[in-house]
Amino acid sequence: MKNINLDITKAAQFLKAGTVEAYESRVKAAQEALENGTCPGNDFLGWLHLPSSITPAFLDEIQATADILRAKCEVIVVAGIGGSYLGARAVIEALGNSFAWLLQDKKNPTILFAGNNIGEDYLFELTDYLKDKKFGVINISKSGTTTETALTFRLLKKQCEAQRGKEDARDVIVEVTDAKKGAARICADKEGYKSFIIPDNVGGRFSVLTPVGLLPIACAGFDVKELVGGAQEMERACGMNVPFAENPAAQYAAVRNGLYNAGKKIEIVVNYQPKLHFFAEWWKQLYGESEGKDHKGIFPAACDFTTDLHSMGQWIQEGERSIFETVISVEEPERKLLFPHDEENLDGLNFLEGKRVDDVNKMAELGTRLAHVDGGVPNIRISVPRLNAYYIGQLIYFFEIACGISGNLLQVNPFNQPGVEAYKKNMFALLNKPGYEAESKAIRERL
Ligand SMILES: O=P(O)(O)OC[C@H]1O[C@](O)(CO)[C@@H](O)[C@@H]1O
Repeated sequence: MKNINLDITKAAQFLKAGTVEAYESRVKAAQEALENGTCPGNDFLGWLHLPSSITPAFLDEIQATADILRAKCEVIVVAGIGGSYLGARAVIEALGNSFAWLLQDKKNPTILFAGNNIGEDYLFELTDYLKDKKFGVINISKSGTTTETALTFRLLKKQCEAQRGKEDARDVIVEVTDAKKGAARICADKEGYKSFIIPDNVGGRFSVLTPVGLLPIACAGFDVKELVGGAQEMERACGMNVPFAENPAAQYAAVRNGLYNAGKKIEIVVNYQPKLHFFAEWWKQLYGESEGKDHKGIFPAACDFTTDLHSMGQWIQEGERSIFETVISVEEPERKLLFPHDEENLDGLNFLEGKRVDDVNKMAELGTRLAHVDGGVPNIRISVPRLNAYYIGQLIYFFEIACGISGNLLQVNPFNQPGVEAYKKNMFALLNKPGYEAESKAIRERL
């Protein structure tokens, strides 16, 4: 079976000859530091060999819990934010029907996401929509104290119990959280909810292959064994025994650092399939939280093409030359649709009659690639044979291991996120949270 394939030729051509190759020893050192646990953030390396450590029995347990939720719920709300949200949504949207929430699909529950914002309208409208629904909740929070998620869970737990009764609610509320600490753990133990553990040594943005991602994905009806199988294959293909020139993660990490050092400060991940929109959101957190520190790091951006060619296309073609693109290109769509004939041919498109819609999409992609490279935008291309669970699993692990290597090349700790605390501290001070008295006083003097 084919694997995802990385092509860096149209990016490396923007660098001095030999630049990528010159990273070989530094990449090797980064790989060794990850493997030996000697890099910064070495207490968060549990994701490194996670795919190969997942057992069939563990996946059966995930599936069994998902089956209960699927049988008892027409809607499942997945509450979580950041790494406790984006991976599940990325996979579910990539694999699902584009109009899933509009389909009266009796076979699969509708999956909704919440706990990822503090929008009053959003939460009001969600709880209002759920009023006459048989719904369940998967509450996902490693710390168990994240405000957005905790607020949402408070609302949903009360509503679920009110609508179903406490006993029945107990069967459809699941907590995914720390083994020992945090509000979600205490709540799960007290209420007797089914719970899954997020390992201590796996940070949120690297946690999609733990129950954080696997449970919602199984609830949505997708094959978590295939997903993990794809990740396992990439763990092998990106292993440190694979030579530098043949190792896609090593090559990707090297070329993007080469580009960064040559002044390309922004990486735009591009898709030509709208279903990959949230995959790019997941990627943005993975790379943004991992590399954006010590006043360093490539800014991770994303565009959906061809949609955004009609909005951001101008900037990409002719704006400041500080960008490069990483295109995720799906080789074969899951469905077939032909360009229809039209008697009047008012749009002049009869020359496309009988062609697959994807043939047109592929020429848009190729034309864009040539135009952007001509316009000074280095282009990395990752081709994905099909948009299925197996290849999404490959993409996930590929980007994770490349991120670990890349962060080490950048000489930052890729596994912490101290900067995220700043807004929380101010918010709690402004809200007069007990324990923040001094901060509250100080911040009010600045207003
Ligand atoms: O799972 P938790 O603890 O609710 O955290 C959610 C997200 O919040 C962050 O800690 C940042 O605030 C992310 O790193 C994490 O993915």
